[in-house]
Amino acid sequence: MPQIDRIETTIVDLPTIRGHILSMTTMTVQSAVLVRIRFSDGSEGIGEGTTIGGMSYGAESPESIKSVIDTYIAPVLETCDGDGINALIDAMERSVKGNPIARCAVETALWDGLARRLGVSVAQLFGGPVRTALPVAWTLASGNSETDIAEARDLLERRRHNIFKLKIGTRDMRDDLAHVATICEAVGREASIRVDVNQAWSLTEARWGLRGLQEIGVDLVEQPIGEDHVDQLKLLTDGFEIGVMADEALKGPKSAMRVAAGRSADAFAVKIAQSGGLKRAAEVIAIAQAAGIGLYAGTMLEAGVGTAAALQLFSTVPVLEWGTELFGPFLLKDEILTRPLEYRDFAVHLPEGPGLGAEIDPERIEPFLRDKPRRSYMVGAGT
Ligand SMILES: O=C(O)C[C@H]1C=CC(=O)O1
Ligand SMILES: [Mn+2]
Repeated sequence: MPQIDRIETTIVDLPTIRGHILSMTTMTVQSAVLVRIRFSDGSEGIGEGTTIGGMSYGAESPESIKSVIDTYIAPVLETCDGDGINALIDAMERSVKGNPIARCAVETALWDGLARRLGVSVAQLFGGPVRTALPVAWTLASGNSETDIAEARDLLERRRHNIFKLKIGTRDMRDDLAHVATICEAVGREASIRVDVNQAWSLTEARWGLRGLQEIGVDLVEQPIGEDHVDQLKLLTDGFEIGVMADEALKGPKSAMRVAAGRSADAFAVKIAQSGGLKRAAEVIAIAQAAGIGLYAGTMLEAGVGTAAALQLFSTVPVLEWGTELFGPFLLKDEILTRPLEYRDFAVHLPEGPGLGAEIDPERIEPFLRDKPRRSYMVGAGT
């Protein structure tokens, strides 16, 4: 019985390739909390806890994720049996309310550790993959229509993405619709165009917005209104032909059940972090499947570790009507994995190897460590 010896966390601040403009913030850096669990038999597991835009997207921040793990999760799990993941999830849920990203980061490292000890992939622990190539969207969010079109054309030509999500909701409705129409006009015949409003509209605005988006020929609109207004989301789902996707409204199985019970959305963006871990995300997926709601693998714009974890789970799902947006590593200037994830032919590929199929490269993360080891300060100071 391998015991959990130590749970270590570190924050890396990774610059993005360009400003990423969402309705609530513009990102220029992505801060990931990397987790490493050391087990008594010498085995290890890694995980990642990442949110978007500090505290502007949700109730957790990189700092809170780290401190919740260090202060409230590690002392509860250390010395426990590392193989008993259901018991460990239960212990985490009893000792830490909320904070799903922190719990997901630790749970990911537990699955990675167990899978490595067994010499199998994490997908195998969830019943095995049914696919190794998953369709993958890219988000056009430079804030400029021409820049977005150039980016889309380049990605289409390189066969990296043929699904594009546009981030809208910051500008005046007319300007947003004109921006979407310009992009649809330019690349809408070769690509699927969707939008994500990130809760920015009122119901009245959303009615106008959805009518306009539908006329333009957009396929799907993600979380047009506030996460609490599930009844209003249903009005939009029932009132328009364009697909309506729930994202922020989904915070694990209980909220998924509420959205599914009223069929308040046509599709679920399932995020492992927002769901509170891979196991709970699998339950959200099962609820969608039972309710006849379409599935999409969402992202918190994680770096390679979190993205690999999501890939392991979503590779086990037979039907992903809306594909995935597991492109996080590409939004970052620098790779942190020893072996980067593979993207080709409009798909992201399930990494091979035990566990998550991902290893953190210590040299690659060194420049981005928020708390530099003393050695680095000394090198920087010329001593
Ligand atoms: O879905 C979100 O709300 C967050 C995220 C996913 C892709 C992206 O560009 O932002
Ligand atoms: Mn979203």
